[in-house]
Amino acid sequence: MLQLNRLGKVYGGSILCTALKDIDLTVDRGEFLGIMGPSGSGKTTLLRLIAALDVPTSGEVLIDGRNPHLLPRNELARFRRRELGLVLQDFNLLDTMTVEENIVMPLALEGVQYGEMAEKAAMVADQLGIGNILHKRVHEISGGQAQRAAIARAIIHGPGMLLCDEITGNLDSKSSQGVMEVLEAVHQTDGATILLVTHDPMVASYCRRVVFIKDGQLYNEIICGENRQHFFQRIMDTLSLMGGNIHDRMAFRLS
Ligand SMILES: Nc1ncnc2c1ncn2[C@@H]1O[C@H](COP(=O)(O)OP(=O)(O)OP(=O)(O)O)[C@@H](O)[C@H]1O
Repeated sequence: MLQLNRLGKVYGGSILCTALKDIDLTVDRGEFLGIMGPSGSGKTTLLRLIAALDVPTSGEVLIDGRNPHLLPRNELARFRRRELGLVLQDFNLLDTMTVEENIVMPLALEGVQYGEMAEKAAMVADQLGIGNILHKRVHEISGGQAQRAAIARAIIHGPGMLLCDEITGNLDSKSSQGVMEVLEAVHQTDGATILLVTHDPMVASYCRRVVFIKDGQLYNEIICGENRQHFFQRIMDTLSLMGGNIHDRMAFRLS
């Protein structure tokens, strides 16, 4: 279980910026949670604090009762490697390595044998439709392919929690849907907890619950009922009530 208690982040610098304020949120193990909000509302900051890539200025993050920010450096690295799958906006793939070498990285760090790594890489790449580019170097592939490679790397080791920041931002509608179907399968088969930041209501409609952040604070949350079409409509309604510049990068589609 993930628990955020009065979590806050103020960025320093010449002008202080309050990115998050008093966030209280509980996410059950195995939940599929969407996080939405206007640009600059604090969504990426929230994911970075949960992944302990940045430190909060107030409050705490508890993952299964443990605060990752209090772990010694080596334990934190191990915790990230084993328990977390991260897909951040910049993908963070190593350019001079092949797609396959990038994808198997979490397994290589755990000392998994080459044969097993190659087998798992082929399986996960097939799921994401990038089986044919495994031997290309990252600088030779498209943005959408890089996005899928980053997702493959994040899920290959079966993490307990998957944190995704705008993972469909570079994909067309059909590919976005394909990626969401893969995430749904990971959610159902591995029981992973998934937190997914998105501007796209179609993408968010795959989640079981969506929380909305505005100006660094929780604004609202809605839970999916039986019907995804209806959920999509409620997401749209909440976004239009929130206002802001949420419509900038949003695609009005659901199939
Ligand atoms: N390293 C930083 N230093 C100073 N301010 C920052 C830093 N990172 C983010 N901010 C500010 O914190 C606020 C929240 O940023 P954040 O990136 O979390 O928003 P977001 O909701 O993810 O935005 P977007 O949807 O555009 O990605 C913004 O006002 C941003 O300018």
